[in-house]
Amino acid sequence: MSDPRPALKLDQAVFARDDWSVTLDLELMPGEWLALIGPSGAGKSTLMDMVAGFLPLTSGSISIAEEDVSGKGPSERPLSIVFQDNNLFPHLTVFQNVALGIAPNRRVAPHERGRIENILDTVGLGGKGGRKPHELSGGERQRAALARAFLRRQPLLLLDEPFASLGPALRRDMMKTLRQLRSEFTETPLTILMVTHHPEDARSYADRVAFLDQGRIAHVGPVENMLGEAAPEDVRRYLGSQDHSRRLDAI
Ligand SMILES: Nc1ncnc2c1ncn2[C@@H]1O[C@H](COP(=O)(O)OP(=O)(O)OP(=O)(O)O)[C@@H](O)[C@H]1O
Repeated sequence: MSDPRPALKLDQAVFARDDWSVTLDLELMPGEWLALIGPSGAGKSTLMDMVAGFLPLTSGSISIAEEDVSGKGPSERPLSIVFQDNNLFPHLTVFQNVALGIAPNRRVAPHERGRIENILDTVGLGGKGGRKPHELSGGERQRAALARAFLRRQPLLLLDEPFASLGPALRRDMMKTLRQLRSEFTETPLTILMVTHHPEDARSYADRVAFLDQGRIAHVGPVENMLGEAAPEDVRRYLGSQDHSRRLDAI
């Protein structure tokens, strides 16, 4: 982290509806991986939509690599996004979907085909590039979405619970694939903002954790401070309720 300029900065960024609002201050440094946790309805997806440009700010600003992007649309922001689902175009093949990462007009230069084949191999989709999304499993579709996101080579990656609909073993595999892509397919330090309901994913992969509650970032700090013995009381309560619901899941 030699570059002192924030990769992402939310400065009193407000999004308000009639009866509900979020007010957010947050800074991520280049190459940092931040996990965003918090109760249902806290505003995690709202934060992601504000950064992505899907929701207009009511006031405040959002900067990416010190450029104010508050007035820019989603396609003008230097970032990639992977959601829980609906990441792929159903009428395009897997290869074409992934190729959109480098060729939005769908014209792939011959020398770039190799890069696409290579990343398809890395995510375990070698030989499946000719299939349509409905001919893949849910996990495979998310692998294709990750491949496309990494091919785009944007400095900021937003992950909004991308593996939430997958079983635990598959989710762990996907997290490993994500780490592998990050080490093999990024030239500049990739900054990751990841919403997760799984504290263990934050523990294994993130550098810092932010706890969002009722539209505000209540706490942010290194993983060991946020998820360990000395975690703030409200974070501990939240983590306790997560453990409880997981025990119920297992019954
Ligand atoms: N399209 C919408 N119109 C009106 N209110 C909405 C809309 N989407 C979300 N909300 C409300 O905004 C608040 C924040 O929702 P958000 O989806 O950001 O929470 P979240 O922390 O991502 O929750 P979860 O963990 O359940 O996904 C909630 O009170 C929700 O009911």
